[in-house]
Amino acid sequence: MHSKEQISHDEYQKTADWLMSQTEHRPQVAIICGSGLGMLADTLKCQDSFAYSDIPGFPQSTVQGHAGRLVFGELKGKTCVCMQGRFHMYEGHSLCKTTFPVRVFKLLGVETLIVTNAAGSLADGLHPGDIMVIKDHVNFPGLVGLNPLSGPNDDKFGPRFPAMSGCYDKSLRCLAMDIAKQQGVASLMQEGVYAMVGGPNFETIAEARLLHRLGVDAVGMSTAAEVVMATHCGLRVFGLSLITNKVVKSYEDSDRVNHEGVLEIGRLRSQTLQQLVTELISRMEINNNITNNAV
Ligand SMILES: O=P(O)(O)O[C@@H]1C[C@H](O)[C@@H](CO)O1
Ligand code: HPA
Repeated sequence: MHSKEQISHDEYQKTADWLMSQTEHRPQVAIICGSGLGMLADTLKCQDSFAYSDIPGFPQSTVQGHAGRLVFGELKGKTCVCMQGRFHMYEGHSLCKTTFPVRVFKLLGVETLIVTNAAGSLADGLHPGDIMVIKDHVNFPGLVGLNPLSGPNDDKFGPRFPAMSGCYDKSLRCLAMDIAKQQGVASLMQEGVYAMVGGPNFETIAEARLLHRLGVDAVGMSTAAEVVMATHCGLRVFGLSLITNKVVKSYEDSDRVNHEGVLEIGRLRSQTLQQLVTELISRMEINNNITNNAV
C-alpha cells in the first residue's frame, strides 16, 4: 500500500507555486524539525507561516510535539523554511506523502536540507541529551521495498538508481563538530549511524539487540526516507539526532520509554540545538551551482 501511491510532478509544482504566491521568501535552506524540536523555527526573523491544513496538497501532522506549521523566514543572512512537524509512516501516510515537502522544497529553490529527529540510543557512549550528527543511515523500510522512490521514476527530479553513499554531507558534519567545540558542547556531540524503523511501537529487547549488533547507534521512526528523496533530487543533507532515551537492551532493565519523556528531553536541549543549527546555517556556504540531478 505504501509503495503504490504516486504523486505527479504537477502536484508538487502546484504546492510550490501556491507557496511562492503567498510569501516573498525564496528559501535556500529547509529544516525538518523532529519530535519536540519545533522551536528551531522560532529563531527565524520576518516570518511568514502557514498551517499545513491551509497548504494545498500538504499532509497533516497528527503527532503530539509536531505543531503542523510551515515557517519561512531569515536566519543570519540566509532564507530558510522550517517544518514544525513532520509526517511519519505510522500515521498512515504513504512514503510519498511523508516525503512530499522535500520535493516541494526542491521546487522552491532550496539547496540544503537539515533534518532533525528524536532517537533512542543503542551505542554505549550515547546518552539522553546527547546530540548525534548523522553520518549514515540504515533505511529498514527501504530495505524491504518500502521506498518513496518506488514506482515510475520522475526523471525531472533525479535518476532511476541514485547513489546513497555519502548522502550526509561531510563538510557540514565537520563544520557542526567545529561549532560544537566553539560553543562548549563538544562533549555532547558525536557522529553515528541512524536507523529508521516503521514504528509506532518502540523496540522489543530482541529488536534492540539486533540493531545494536548491526552497528546502529540510534534508532527512530523517520528521516531516512526524507533523506533518500532529498539525495535523489540533488539536495545537500545534514542530519542531527537528539538522543532522548536509551533503548532497553537487557531483560533485567525495567525502564520503559515513552513519548512524553522524548518531548521532555527536546525541551531540555532546545537552546543548545537552536544555537548549533543557527551557527551552522550562518556559516554554511550557499553554492547556487551545487550539483543537481533535478531539471
Ligand atoms: O519525528 P521524529 O523522528 O523526531 O519522532 C520520533 C519518533 C516518533 O515519532 C516519536 C517517538 O517518541 O519521536
Ligand atoms: N525508538 C524509536 N524511535 C524513537 C525512540 C526509540 O527508542 N526514541 C525516540 N524515537
